[in-house]
Amino acid sequence: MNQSQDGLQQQATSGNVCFVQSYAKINLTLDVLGKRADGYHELATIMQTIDLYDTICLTRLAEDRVSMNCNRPELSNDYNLVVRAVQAVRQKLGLHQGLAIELHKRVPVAAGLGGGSSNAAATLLALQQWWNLPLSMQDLWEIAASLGSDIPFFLTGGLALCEGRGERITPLASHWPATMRWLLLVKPDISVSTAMVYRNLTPDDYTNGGWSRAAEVALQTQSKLQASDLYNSLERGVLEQYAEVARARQEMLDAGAHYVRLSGSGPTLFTTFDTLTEAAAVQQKLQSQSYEAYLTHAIHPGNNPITYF
Ligand SMILES: C[C@](O)(CO)[C@H](O)COP(=O)(O)OP(=O)(O)OC[C@H]1O[C@@H](n2ccc(N)nc2=O)[C@H](O)[C@@H]1O
Ligand SMILES: Nc1ncnc2c1ncn2[C@@H]1O[C@H](COP(=O)(O)OP(=O)(O)OP(=O)(O)O)[C@@H](O)[C@H]1O
Repeated sequence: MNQSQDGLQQQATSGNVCFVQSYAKINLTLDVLGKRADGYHELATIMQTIDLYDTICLTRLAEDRVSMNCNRPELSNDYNLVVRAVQAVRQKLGLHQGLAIELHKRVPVAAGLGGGSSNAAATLLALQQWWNLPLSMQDLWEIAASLGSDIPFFLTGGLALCEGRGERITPLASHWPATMRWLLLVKPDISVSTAMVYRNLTPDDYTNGGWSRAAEVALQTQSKLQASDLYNSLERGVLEQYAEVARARQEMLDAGAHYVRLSGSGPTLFTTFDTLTEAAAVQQKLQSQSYEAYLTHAIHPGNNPITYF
């Protein structure tokens, strides 16, 4: 062990560079129960991490500053959730350790896949492990929830029921159905504002949370979840407001998808297949129509994969 200027206990193996993988999610169900007094919406949603990830590289700096470089230039700034997560930790613990951050985005941005939220959570977990920080899971959860509603989910990932504004997490034992083994995602070429999608909800879109409760039971009962159990309260509004999303949904059905659902606030749509052959054939058809289509699967990242040098 050695001691840094901040008094952090660092393991001798921890090195100066840390790589971390940051996985995206889909929402299998998303019940919006109603609008709350604080302006957020009360949710019950079942989320699952998927094998589509960004890579974050953190390098110690001798100076007391935090820099960000991203392959998406519009995200190379201090508003980036990775920078905000690093600054929140530095502030909470009074740390002065500087960091150069590089972020390789592969997960589509503002797409309903929780990319930025995942980046923030992966950074919190990486710093805690790399620098052996005196932060409990409750401390990490509080920082995560203060940065965004979806972030606490990514501290555990896997399959979970998320309630409240999304920050109250109940991990679920993963009984992923074999009939949904392969996930095909299609990202229409538009951006959708999450705040706007919530603003456009009407009381008719609200549910009593029954879809998520039923899906939870089906998942816990040895993989009995079916396509007809999946539901998203935000889908009606997004399909009505964005013709590109409605068109992509129809093209997916025409290409051979058995059903199509929206992930989160969209615009990404997903469907599932039980064989790779069928999934890859539909992906190819959609790619030949110039759609951004990802073939992936559910993943449990466990103790986020972190590599030190
Ligand atoms: C659509 C989902 O991705 C589903 O998992 C999430 O509900 C959105 O989570 P997020 O992007 O982390 O959301 P935040 O960054 O906390 O909030 C963005 C905006 O979405 C709206 N919002 C978000 C979460 C929530 N439960 N109710 C809301 O009304 C609020 O207008 C808020 O200003
Ligand atoms: N590291 C980051 N990656 C992506 N977006 C980021 C990041 N940091 C800040 N942002 C901002 O957050 C916004 C939402 O990005 P994100 O990719 O997380 O959306 P999303 O997939 O719709 O998330 P969610 O499903 O949680 O609503 C972007 O428009 C971007 O300006």
